[in-house]
Amino acid sequence: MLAGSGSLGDSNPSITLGVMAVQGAFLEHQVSLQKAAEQLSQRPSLTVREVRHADDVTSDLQGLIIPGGESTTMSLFLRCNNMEEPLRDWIGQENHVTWGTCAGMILLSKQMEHQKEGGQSSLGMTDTLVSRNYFGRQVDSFEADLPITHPRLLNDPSTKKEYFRGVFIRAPAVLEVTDPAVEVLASLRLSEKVAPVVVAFRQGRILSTAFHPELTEDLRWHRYFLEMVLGEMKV
Ligand SMILES: NC(=O)CC[C@H](N)C(=O)O
Repeated sequence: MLAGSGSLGDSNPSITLGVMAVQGAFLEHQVSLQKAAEQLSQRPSLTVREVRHADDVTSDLQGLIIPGGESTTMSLFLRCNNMEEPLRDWIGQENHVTWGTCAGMILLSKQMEHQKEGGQSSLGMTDTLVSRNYFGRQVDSFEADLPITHPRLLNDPSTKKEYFRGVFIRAPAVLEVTDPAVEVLASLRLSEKVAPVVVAFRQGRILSTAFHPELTEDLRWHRYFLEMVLGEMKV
């Protein structure tokens, strides 16, 4: 049986995932994915591959995580290694699920402000305007409790927590959503004086978070991503 296959009602379906391993907490994502898989009723068996080259972006991957880092450097790396088009093709393919965290959110966005001098490219897949370093620079990094209302994210078997502790590291924010297909999953209001900004959303088979769930013990977002993959596999 091919890796990453499954049929309706399969228990222990096998899933093949990629985590872009250019920068950032790609190992932490792998650990969180495996722990999250153990919490799902289908208990999927995961094969997780590190993606560094265009040849690693293969159609048998069912999910791909683009972790944090520096989107300026990552976009240069993708361009120099001819990975942009293979990634755009892969992300656009039916049944493929993508999750961008922080710099990954920026790389997936169609529009961005506060680019580095001289500009930077993006994969241009989500109908959003993202602001780089919206909350400031490294020294301004912070954690914040994010109100969670989405039922699939609330169903934490242990605590039914209605907040998620977001870790924001030189984080972006979504200033504008330019398509009704974008479903806002979390917003953050830093003070009464400023409007809330979107920090997590889903657009079809793409999930984006401005914060780093992989740096916490709370696996709800990794479970949600795996459920998106299982949903596309119809298992
Ligand atoms: N933690 C992160 O991924 C930081 C993102 C970074 N500030 C950028 O612009 O890409």
